[in-house]
Amino acid sequence: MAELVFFTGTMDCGKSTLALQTDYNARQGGRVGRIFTSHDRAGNAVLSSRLGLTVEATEVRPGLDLLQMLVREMTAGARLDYLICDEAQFYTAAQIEQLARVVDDLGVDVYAFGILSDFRTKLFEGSARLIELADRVETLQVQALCWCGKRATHNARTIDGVMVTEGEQLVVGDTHTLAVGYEVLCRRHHRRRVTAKTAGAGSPDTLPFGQSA
Ligand SMILES: Nc1ncnc2c1ncn2[C@@H]1O[C@H](COP(=O)(O)OP(=O)(O)O)[C@@H](O)[C@H]1O
Ligand SMILES: Cc1cn([C@H]2C[C@H](O)[C@@H](COP(=O)(O)O)O2)c(=O)[nH]c1=O
Repeated sequence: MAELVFFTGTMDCGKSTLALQTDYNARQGGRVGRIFTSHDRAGNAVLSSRLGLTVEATEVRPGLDLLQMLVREMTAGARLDYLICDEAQFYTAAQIEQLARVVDDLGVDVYAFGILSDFRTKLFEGSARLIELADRVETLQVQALCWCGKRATHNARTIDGVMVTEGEQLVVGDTHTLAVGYEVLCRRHHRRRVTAKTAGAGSPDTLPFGQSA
């Protein structure tokens, strides 16, 4: 039976790497797949991992009907065993529903990868619908760590290393970058808005004993 699986975790925990590995292993096993992504940091219509690999992908724009497109292709004789869907948090709820139908009606496995929540801890539309519809939700084993050493569970947006809570939901960016960037934090430090930089600078929330906030 085909499955809809959602692999999730914070930014920088290895989701795109796993997406590439999943695709590679399936292809080595003789299966035929398609790769989709949306707003990858490396540009349009590519899936990139911080480990250095980049592959071509189909860009998922808001108006794209995934089910209709794949039905058309399969009716024309194309074989399809699985889909890799990276940055799935950016897909619309309707597109996630189409992916569920790709699984149920076309018998194609769908492996979706994405972060759950935005810099304000709110679920992305695509991720919310995936949690509601997926056969399985898998949290990645590789742990991204907060500056304090605890497991990072939240994504903070930063400007020059300082956490911000205002702005558009969608701002493509990377961790460890200056200007507008992202930093993964444990809940305690996300709630208190203590980033690596402000902890070092002695935020009002930190104790005066190094990094023990
Ligand atoms: N130079 C490196 N050496 C070893 N592993 C690295 C290196 N750079 C990145 N990584 C690994 O890649 C992971 C990020 O991979 P990526 O697939 O881009 O993450 P995600 O898609 O979840 O944002 C990091 O958690 C780390 O394990
Ligand atoms: C938290 C958050 C993230 N984003 C963007 C930033 C990156 O471009 C992607 C996540 O990519 P990754 O491969 O998981 O590192 O999402 C955003 O637009 N808004 C946010 O709130």
